[in-house]
Parts: sequence; C-alpha cells; structure tokens
Amino acid sequence: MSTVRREPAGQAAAGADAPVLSCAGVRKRFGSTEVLAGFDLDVAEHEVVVLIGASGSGKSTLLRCVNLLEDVDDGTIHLDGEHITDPRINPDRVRQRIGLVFQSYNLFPHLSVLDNVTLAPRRVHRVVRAQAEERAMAWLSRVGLADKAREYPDRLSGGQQQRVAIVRALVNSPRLLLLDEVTSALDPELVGEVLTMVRDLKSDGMTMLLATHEMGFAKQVADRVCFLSEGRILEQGTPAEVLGDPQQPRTRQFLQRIIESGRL
Ligand SMILES: Nc1ncnc2c1ncn2[C@@H]1O[C@H](COP(=O)(O)OP(=O)(O)OP(=O)(O)O)[C@@H](O)[C@H]1O
Repeated sequence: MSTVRREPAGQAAAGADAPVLSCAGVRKRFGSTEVLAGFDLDVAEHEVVVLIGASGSGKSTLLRCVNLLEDVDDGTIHLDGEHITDPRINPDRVRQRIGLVFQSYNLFPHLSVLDNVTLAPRRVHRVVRAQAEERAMAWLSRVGLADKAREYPDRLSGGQQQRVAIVRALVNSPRLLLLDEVTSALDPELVGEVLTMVRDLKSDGMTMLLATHEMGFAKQVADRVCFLSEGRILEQGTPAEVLGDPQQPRTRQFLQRIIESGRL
C-alpha cells in the first residue's frame, strides 16, 4: 500500500541535508507476527517526528530497534550516515549518541536525582564526577529542578521524575532523542510540565522521534506526524494534515476512536 505524504510547508528540499536517522525497509517479527513490515523513515536534523497508531502497531518496537535494544530481521538503520544495524557495530557506542526515555521513568529509587543523572556518564562514559555533576546541574537548573538534585525519586511528583529521566537522557548530548509514551503514566495535571520541557527542547533544535497516544502532545510538538498501520507508515504530514484532515480511512477510523474516547 502506498504512503500518503504531504510535504510540510517550509521544509528544506529533500536531499539538501543528510538525515540524522534513516530507517529503510526495516522488518521485525515476534513469532508469527510481523510488527515492522518494511518500515521506512528519515528524520532530518532538528526535526520532531511523532509516531501515532493503534496499540500494537509497532511504535515502541521501532524505537527499540533504533536504540539497538532489538535486532532487526531485515533492512537497515543509519545514524548520521553510519550503518548502526551492522552486526559488527558496538551498540554501547551507538547508544551514547541516542537518548531513550520510557513511559515508566525507570529512575533508581536508592539514588539521588543527581546520582541518577550522572550514573551513566561516570560509570559508562568515564566522565569524572565533578564534570558530570556540573553538566547535570546545568540541565537540572534549566528545567527548574536544581533544588531537587539531592532528593530521592520518591520525593518527586511523576512529572518531576519524568523530567529527571529526560535530563538523564540529555546529559550525553545525544544526536537523537527517542521518547516512548513519556506522558502516558502521568496524571493529566502533570502532563503539561513534561510537554513544556519537550517543547523547549524542540526550540533548542533537538532532533526527536516520539511515540504517543496523546494527540494534543503530537499537535504541539510535531513537525511531522506519522500514522503507523500494519508495520509501516500509512500516512504522514503536518499535524494539521494528518490529525485535521486525514486522507486514509484507517487514519480517520483511528482518530474517530480517539475523539470518542475524549483524547483529541
Ligand atoms: N519482546 C516481545 N516479544 C513478543 N512480542 C512482542 C515483543 N515486543 C513487542 N511485541 C509485540 O509486538 C507488537 C507491537 O508492540 P509495540 O509495543 O511495538 O506496539 P505499540 O504501537 O508501541 O503499542 P502501544 O501503543 O500499546 O505501546 C505487539 O503485538 C506486541 O505484543
């Protein structure tokens, strides 16, 4: 089935810049289910791409493949032109250039906020403590959490914990930030602070690939929304195009269900 594609107004001409991320013909199967069925996607530098689609359509699987937490069965993924699904590649070296944040923030409960944020730079990347803490404090200050640096995660709200998890993903200055349902576990009143943080990152030019069920989130941060169906992108375009004027019956059906559930 062909993909509906509408070029966002003002986007650089195709091919003008090499994409940060390029997925080509990616296939991933779990048992008899083909979750990604020849998935193609390029994400340009500074672009924010939001993946939407029914539960089980493969959004998380794609993000996990990009972060090399899952092996692809076929196809290729390139990061800044480097073939990262080449079996000879060192996944840890690739993951240093990609930040990934999950729905469940996964902070270590026995470590302070500062230690959560500096653990990977110190242990994995061998950054000295003073330098790691300076970098972490700069980020925590920027997102208004400097006064929480010595607190333990259970003293923080869900929104604050998720912001710390995002900071943890940012301290290595990743080329690409992957966000998987980062607002789904939050009470509605806490979604706004995470959304504001993601919007600020977008203003800073961070290249991001997100999966979400929150169409409001998609509308506010996406340069491009991609609707996944049967392991591929069925339709993509600006939020106004895909969410406001979907061309494909399956996209319309999906959005209709979301409207009925009050989430659009
Ligand atoms: N490790 C795994 N082993 C077996 N099946 C898996 C595994 N991971 C994912 N799946 C299956 O792959 C399909 C796609 O899952 P995935 O989590 O990528 O979908 P999703 O679009 O992110 O869904 P949701 O919106 O509910 O998070 C589902 O049918 C899921 O059960």
